[in-house]
Amino acid sequence: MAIPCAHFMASEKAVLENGILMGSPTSMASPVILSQDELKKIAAYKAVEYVESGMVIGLGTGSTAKHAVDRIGELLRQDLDTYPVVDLAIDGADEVDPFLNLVKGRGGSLLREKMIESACKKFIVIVDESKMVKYLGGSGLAMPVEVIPFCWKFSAERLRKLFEYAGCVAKLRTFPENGEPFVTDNGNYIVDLYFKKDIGDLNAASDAILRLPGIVEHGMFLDMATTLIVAGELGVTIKNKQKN
Ligand SMILES: O=C(CO)[C@H](O)[C@H](O)COP(=O)(O)O
Repeated sequence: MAIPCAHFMASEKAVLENGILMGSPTSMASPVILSQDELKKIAAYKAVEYVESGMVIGLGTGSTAKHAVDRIGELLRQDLDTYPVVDLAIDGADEVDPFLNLVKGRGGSLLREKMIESACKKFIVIVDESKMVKYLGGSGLAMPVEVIPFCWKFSAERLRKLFEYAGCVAKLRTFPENGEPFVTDNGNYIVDLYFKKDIGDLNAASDAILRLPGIVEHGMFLDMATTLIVAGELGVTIKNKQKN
């Protein structure tokens, strides 16, 4: 997706591509087109400015986090040291609500990412503006739940019933080419939940999901992100929150 952006000058875009972020947006600039991937890169490079020599960082998966990995690789080649203490995690997200709660796991790595990101002192989320939602589930896209393969149909039905009030549809994640189930890096399946309405109290929803036998983890990352970096057509927005 290409996003027309009247607020970056062509020369600023070139500077961005060299890893240095822009100054103030200018409304007098000649319009340039920033793709969704370029916005992801802007958010990722901004996050890497938080990395200091001596930190060990947790890095997530996905196309946004990949830009952070690439940038850190570049910096490492320029002599950034590392030490075995995890201070900072940087990762993308599928949805971000106004309170910095997230949906993650459309790439399928929710459990390991949640383990790392809950253990870090600081967790920076990097997204392009398409990921911002009024409430989790609000994009109409999947909210993933990792389930034990044994009796997965039973687990899927219990999940659907739990959120019947929100018009929930629960689908096993499969590969479109052969219909085989997607298997996570922990050997489990993913049941994707789709909602027609707001599910309401997220902590209550989280507790209810995790109480079901056969459920391993869900993709709601509640009260975990400490910094959100959003790259959009008007520039970069940074929001901070204390970690609980
Ligand atoms: O949670 C994830 C993987 O499990 C990803 O961080 C999330 O899907 C965002 O991916 P992208 O940056 O490619 O849009």
